[in-house]
Amino acid sequence: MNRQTETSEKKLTRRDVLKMAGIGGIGLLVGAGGMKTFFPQPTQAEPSASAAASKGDYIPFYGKNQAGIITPMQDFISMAAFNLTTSSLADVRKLFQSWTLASARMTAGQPVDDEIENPHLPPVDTGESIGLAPMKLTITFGLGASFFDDRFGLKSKKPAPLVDMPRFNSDEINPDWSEGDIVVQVCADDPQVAFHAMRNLARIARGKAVLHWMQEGFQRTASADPSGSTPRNLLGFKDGTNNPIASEPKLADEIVWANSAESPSWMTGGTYMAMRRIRMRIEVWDRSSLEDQEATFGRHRHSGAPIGKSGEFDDLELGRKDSTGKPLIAPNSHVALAHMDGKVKILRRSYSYSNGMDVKTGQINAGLLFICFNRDPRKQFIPMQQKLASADRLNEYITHVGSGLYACLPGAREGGYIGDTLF
Ligand SMILES: C=CC1=C(C)c2cc3[nH]c(cc4nc(cc5[nH]c(cc1n2)c(C)c5CCC(=O)O)C(CCC(=O)O)=C4C)c(C)c3C=C
Ligand SMILES: [Fe+2]
Repeated sequence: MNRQTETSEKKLTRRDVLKMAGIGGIGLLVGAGGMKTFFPQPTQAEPSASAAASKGDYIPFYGKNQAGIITPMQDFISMAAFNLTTSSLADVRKLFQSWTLASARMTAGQPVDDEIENPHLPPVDTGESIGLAPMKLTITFGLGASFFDDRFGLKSKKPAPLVDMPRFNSDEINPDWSEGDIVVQVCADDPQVAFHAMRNLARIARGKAVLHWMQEGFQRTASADPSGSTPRNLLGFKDGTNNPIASEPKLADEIVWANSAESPSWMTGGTYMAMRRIRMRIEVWDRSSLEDQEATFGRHRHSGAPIGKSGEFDDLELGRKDSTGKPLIAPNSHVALAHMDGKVKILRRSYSYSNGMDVKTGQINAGLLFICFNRDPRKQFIPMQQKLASADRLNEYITHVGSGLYACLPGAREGGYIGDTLF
């Protein structure tokens, strides 16, 4: 792709522009003249040679909806929240323009911007993904409730479903791992590709936003399970069996995508993400019997089938009783409560995490980075979590330690940028 650009005065190459700015990195360039002065309108970045060699590995960045929501789950996640350090809406706009361009390039397997190869300047791209395929990289942006405070004059634009997350029973939420003005979810089939994307987005944000929290996560890789069976969480159970099939547009409309009935028009094509960092008491779990573990979830560990059944995808049938009249699936089991009479649904997209050892206790510091998407958390995630927090048998083994609710922006069209329906 020829990425030479032109101003009204004279022809400038990208390299000239970078030299004039004195340092590499898109984010550092947009300050004075604004991005449109120097840069061509963003277009879909072309996949790199390595991407072309592995066609299926490339997920386009531009589209009606952001990728990374109904996209089949990749193997790794790097997730972070940023707090804005600027109070200028123009700066926020520039940040999202720069992030959009960089994301379109990185998801196509390209460096964050063209390299300048000046030995006296830092490289434009941090380099750790040079030569790597795109690995189905997706980058998804959302806005927290604090984005709509007094700073940017957008208070009246706050969507009604973007409420403050309530406090739930036995929450032990650490504010250092919660909320944030902006959330960025990076997913990829390679951990280094995911890390590289997040790192470069943080670099671009310098001067406008700072990292507030960051968490990496994983599931089993596709090469460990070529059959693509339901992945298991760190408690050893298949997790995701009864997730809605997001590729069915009618279901996605009902469950995921913001609807004009409750959301403003600028959210059309967007959704709401609930995030919970849930620490697992792994050592306690590992000492509990198989019978107790299965009763906790209401499913068999090996097959993933509902208790008393043999097929993973068999109907739950919560009314079934044993010969003594006792429900086969305990009413306080995780699935019995989360099922919500089959009427309330969310799209789960969670990853396991491990943060090594807790130095205070010597225990493994691991759990679930719970992520779900829903069209109105007031009617979906929040009542569900209220029910789980009050009675779930699983609560003996888990603690919610981080939390966030975010409005995930609609996708950007080529030539536009993420957030352009709002600011
Ligand atoms: C508020 C929403 C939910 C939270 C928080 C949550 C935490 C959590 N879940 C598991 C493991 C499993 N969850 C399963 C099913 C399931 N979970 C939720 C919601 C939340 N889970 C729903 C809506 C469902 C589906 C219910 C149904 O209708 O059947 C299962 C069973 C298999 C499956 O369907 O995915 C497991 C296992 C953990 C470990 C956890 C917190 C650490
Ligand atoms: Fe669950």
